[in-house]
Amino acid sequence: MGAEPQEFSLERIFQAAIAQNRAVAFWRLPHTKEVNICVSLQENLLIHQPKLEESPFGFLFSPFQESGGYRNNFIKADIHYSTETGALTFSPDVPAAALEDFKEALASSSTLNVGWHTPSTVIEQKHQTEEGFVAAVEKAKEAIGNGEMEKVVLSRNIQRALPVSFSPFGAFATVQQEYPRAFVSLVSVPEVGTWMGASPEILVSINPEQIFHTVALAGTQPAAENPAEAIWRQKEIEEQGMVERYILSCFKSLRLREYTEVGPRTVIAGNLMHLRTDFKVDLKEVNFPTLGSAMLALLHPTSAVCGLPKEPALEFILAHEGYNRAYYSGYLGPVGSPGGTHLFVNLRCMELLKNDVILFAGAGITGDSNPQKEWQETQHKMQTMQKILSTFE
Ligand SMILES: C=C(O[C@H]1C=CC=C(C(=O)O)[C@@H]1O)C(=O)O
Repeated sequence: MGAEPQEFSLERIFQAAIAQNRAVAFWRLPHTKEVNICVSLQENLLIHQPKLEESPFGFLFSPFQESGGYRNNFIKADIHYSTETGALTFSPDVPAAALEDFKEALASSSTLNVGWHTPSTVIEQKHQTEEGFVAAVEKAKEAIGNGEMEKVVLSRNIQRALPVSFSPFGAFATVQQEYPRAFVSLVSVPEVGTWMGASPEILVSINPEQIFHTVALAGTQPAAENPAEAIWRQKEIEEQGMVERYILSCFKSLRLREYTEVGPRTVIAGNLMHLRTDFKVDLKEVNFPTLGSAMLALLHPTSAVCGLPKEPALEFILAHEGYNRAYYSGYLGPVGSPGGTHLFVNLRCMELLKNDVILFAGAGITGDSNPQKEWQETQHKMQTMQKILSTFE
């Protein structure tokens, strides 16, 4: 990679990418301060089943389901910037002309206030009312009672006007400050749109030391002063146990027996707390270098966003949610980066339209669910991004 030791503001790089009609991703890993940015100068970003181990450095942005025009987008790091090194680096195979154009845009003041990418076709989205959501939860409980499934995650979205003074960097800076434990991201892709979030859920992570990491995350309650003293109801304990069991069944199907399991323990995610169990595997020790891709294919969509068993839960979601989740509860993150591969579930997120914003949230439904409480839970989860929006009001 070629490097340029010049300092750039994050805002400038984002604006140059938008002005040049390029895809751009910003991210910050949990418990770190370094912000990374990558910009792709490729004409085609679409990829099929991601192969993590063979991938060049880039950022993956994948939907809940590859349907209705939503696809896997790979934002190759043709241009990479890290706040740690302060250097802009270029991949050696970058088309020279595209790179020159980008550098020009970076230097030009006419690229200021260019906004962000919005979807090429605005799909008419139905937003669920409280009655509609509660009725879907009742139906889910009925299906669970009939033995059709054990758990299903039902979600909804709301659309509201963006505050007039909204800026994606102001928002990104606030998200970083507010949620130090989360995976924080801002992704903007031509024709696809722009999403921002603070995810609490690792899907598949492989660090430079080849340690694989995934989590079973479920159960929600408002954050307490002392999380160590949190009391969990049977419903949440069982709900999280199902996610755990599913991960263990994936390991079993891959004949993987050597892993560490820690938890469940209470973790904080913004204004909420969850139960989380951590699973780690030393890929060198088990001699399974492709475990990341194998687990990604088995895990997504996890029982923390879909349900158990996966197929009937997915069918129920498609039949009863009444909207397309798009990239909500899909996954996103850096792949093949100097710091490793870190894919997170796209939760506690929002989609930025031109003048509006769409917020998303879901809740795990079991036989013991109280429909009204599940509705409230989705409201609490939407607070993660609402809080950021309210700083512009
Ligand atoms: C589906 C979401 O959260 C999942 C992750 C943690 C806890 C969850 C729950 O308690 O229902 C969900 O499974 C969401 O944030 O929209």
